[in-house]
Parts: sequence; structure tokens; C-alpha cells
Amino acid sequence: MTMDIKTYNMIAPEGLAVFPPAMYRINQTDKPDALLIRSQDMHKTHFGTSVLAIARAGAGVNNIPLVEASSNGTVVFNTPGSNANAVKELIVAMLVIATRPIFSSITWARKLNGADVSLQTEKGKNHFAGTELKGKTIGVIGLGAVGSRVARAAADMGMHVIGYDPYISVEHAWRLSNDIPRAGELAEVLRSSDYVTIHIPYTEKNKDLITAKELQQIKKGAILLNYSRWGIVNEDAVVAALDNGQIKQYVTDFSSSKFIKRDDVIVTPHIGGTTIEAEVCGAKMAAQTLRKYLETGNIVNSVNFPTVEMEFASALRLTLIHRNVPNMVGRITTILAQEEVNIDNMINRSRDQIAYTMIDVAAIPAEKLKNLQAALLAIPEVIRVRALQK
Ligand SMILES: NC(=O)c1ccc[n+]([C@@H]2O[C@H](COP(=O)([O-])OP(=O)(O)OC[C@H]3O[C@@H](n4cnc5c(N)ncnc54)[C@H](O)[C@@H]3O)[C@@H](O)[C@H]2O)c1
Ligand SMILES: O=C(O)[C@H](O)COP(=O)(O)O
Repeated sequence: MTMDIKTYNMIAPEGLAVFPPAMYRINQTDKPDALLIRSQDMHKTHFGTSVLAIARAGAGVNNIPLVEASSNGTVVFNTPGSNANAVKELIVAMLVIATRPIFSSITWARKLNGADVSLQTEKGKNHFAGTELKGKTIGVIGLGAVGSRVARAAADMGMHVIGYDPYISVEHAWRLSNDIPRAGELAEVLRSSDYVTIHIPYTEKNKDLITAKELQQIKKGAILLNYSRWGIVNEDAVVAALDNGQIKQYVTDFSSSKFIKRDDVIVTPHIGGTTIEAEVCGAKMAAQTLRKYLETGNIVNSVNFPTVEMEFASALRLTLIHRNVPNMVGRITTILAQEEVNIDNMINRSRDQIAYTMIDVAAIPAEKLKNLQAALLAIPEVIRVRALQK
């Protein structure tokens, strides 16, 4: 088996090294079996039916058309938590930068010259008094991989933390310590926080989560941070809230022409996950997840398919992607029975409109396997059939 991987964006070489050259070709065809990407806009980048899987090295998958991928039988993966520490560390830095005049003091100090520089700094430092984070309240919206770490770090700095995440996973709820209270409503967080930091995915539901209405609810003079995505915070509403003094500063990873030359907006160029460690971690995780799927059919960390794992113990594995409708297992196994193929092991899982079935069987002669695959693919609700040899 030789498979083709196509990459977009800067993928760390450590990730590409996960693919053994004897089994995988990288960037040698326009009809790849799988894609390894970061923020490439796949809404505008056509991927053909050859693409079995797309792995996103990173968290956000709003750059991938998930519904189209599912109906194409393309499994989409991300790498949960791979860059969460990088974002957390940047948020800590941005909280301090927003709170103390670090940039202006450095710029001033750089301009000093003469033999008495040390004296000048001592004289001038009174112009650069800041405040502290300790004792202030921070609202953390979204308590997943990033938000839960930010909440912990803020608490460790002596801040009062209020979390908000109505959809928190059991895993992340466990990670969050009991001393971090969770609000039942967004308004509660906005009303009581000196800092509000957002760590949620961009989805249709989360588009414009923070708009004029929410900014009216926010504590006067609060500082808002958005290291999630463009579109979650309405830019016009933010500009209006800065102009009327409702918020003091907007700190974000997502630039806009609306923020140019504003001293009350601090923009970093989408570098939340841009550390060597995070890029290596995400690329390796994405490549390992892809290999697992391509070689065994097992699915972990998918954002559009169910998690499906079964030990690959037989000679042959059939994997079927099909619509999630009644009696599919019955129809599939009937065809296997008609072809006199005995099932060693089997698993079926579904997620929303899509379902996935893996069937392990003993070795089948090539011609018989071809007929079996054709018969399975002839079921109208079946989207894709693969046969994997152990
Ligand atoms: N700036 C960057 O470089 C950078 C890096 C990593 C992640 N991100 C962005 O941050 C997002 C979060 O990353 P993550 O790794 O923590 O993802 P995650 O999936 O681990 O956590 C997201 C959390 O948000 C919660 N959530 C969803 N909608 C919500 C809402 N309306 N209100 C409150 N909570 C809500 C979910 O329940 C989940 O717990 C990503 O989707 C991505 O867009 C940006
Ligand atoms: O969602 C993410 O993981 C971040 O926004 C990082 O995006 P990047 O891979 O383009 O740096």
C-alpha cells in the first residue's frame, strides 16, 4: 500500500516524519488520499472525492466545510489541546501587556542616551505605573483545552475567575478545579469581570456571540480579549464600545482595518498557536491520527465522524461510511452472508447524519473481494467502502 498525502500551510517536519517513505508519498500528486493542513481555507480549496481524510494540525475547524466533507465520506480530524499551552502563555502575556505600560516604557527607555541613563530611568519611571492582575476578576468564556488552562493560570496569579461554558465536556469539567466557579449565563460573566477572555470555536451559533447587546452588559472599563476567531466578536460593536468608553481595551489575535491606528486595540497576528512546541505537537498528532485511520480504519479526534476503535486482529477489514438510517447493519451483513463471508468482529457507530461500520473477516480472494465491495457500494445509502489488509 502506498498512499498520497498533500499538505497545506507550514507543517512541522517532525509531523511529516511520522509517514514512513515506503508507505507514503508527500506532495507528489493532485489526487491525494489525505490532506494535512492548518488554517488553509478549504471552503475555497476544492478537494476531490479521492480525499479520504483531512487532518487539521490545530484546534479550529471553521476553515473546513464539514457537512460537504461528511457527504463526501471524508473524515475530518483536529488535534485537541495540541496548542492550548501556547495560547495560555500568550494570554497571560497579553493580560500583563494590557495592564502595565510595558511597550511605552520600553520605547521610552530605548530613546535614552548619555552617561546618566540609569539616573534618567529612575527619574522617568513614575510615568509608567501600572496596575496588577491579582485581585481582579476574569471571565473565561469557553472552558475547553485553552479556556481551562487560562482559568487555572489566572487563578494561580491570584485573579478571581468566573468560567462560562454551557457545553463543557466531562473531560474538561474534570480538569477544571472546584475553586473555579461557573456562571449559568453569559450576562453574569460580563457584568462582573474586569477582563473577559473568549476561547470558543467559530460556529454558526457562535457567530457574533459578542455584539452591541453583550457589550452594553459588560462591566464599564473592562478589557476584552479574543484569541478564538474572527466573527465571534462583532468588530463594529467593539469599536463603538471603545469609543463610548464601555470597554477600555480590545486585545485580539485577529486583525481588521477597523482597528488600524487605535491605541486602545492590541492586535497580534494570529500567533496564539505559533510556537515551535505547539507546531511540532499538532503536526505529529495530526499525522498519527491520519495514519491510524488510513491503515486501520480506526477513528479518533474526528470533528464530523464518531469515535470508532476496534482491534485489527483479522486478515481483512471492511470499512463502510454510510448514512445514519435504520437497518443498515442488517443490509450490510445480508450481503456478506450472500457472499458467504464469515464475520470475525464488527462495530457500528453514528454521529448526526453519518454512520461508520467496520467488519473484520478472514482473507478473501481478490475477485470475490472486488464483487463484495461493489455489492456493498450498491446500497444507495453507502458513501464509501474500503478494504484494508492487515
Ligand atoms: N489564536 C490561536 O492561534 C488559537 C489557537 C488555538 C485555538 N484557537 C481557537 O480557540 C478555540 C478553542 O480552542 P480549544 O482548543 O480550547 O477548543 P476546545 O474544543 O477544547 O474548547 C472549546 C470550548 O468552548 C465551549 N463552547 C462552545 N461554544 C460556547 C459558547 N457559546 N459559550 C461558552 N462556551 C462555548 C465548548 O463547550 C468547549 O468546551 C478554537 O476553536 C480556535 O478557534 C485559536
Ligand atoms: O485553531 C487553531 O489551532 C489556531 O487558530 C492555530 O491556527 P494556525 O495553525 O493557522 O496557526
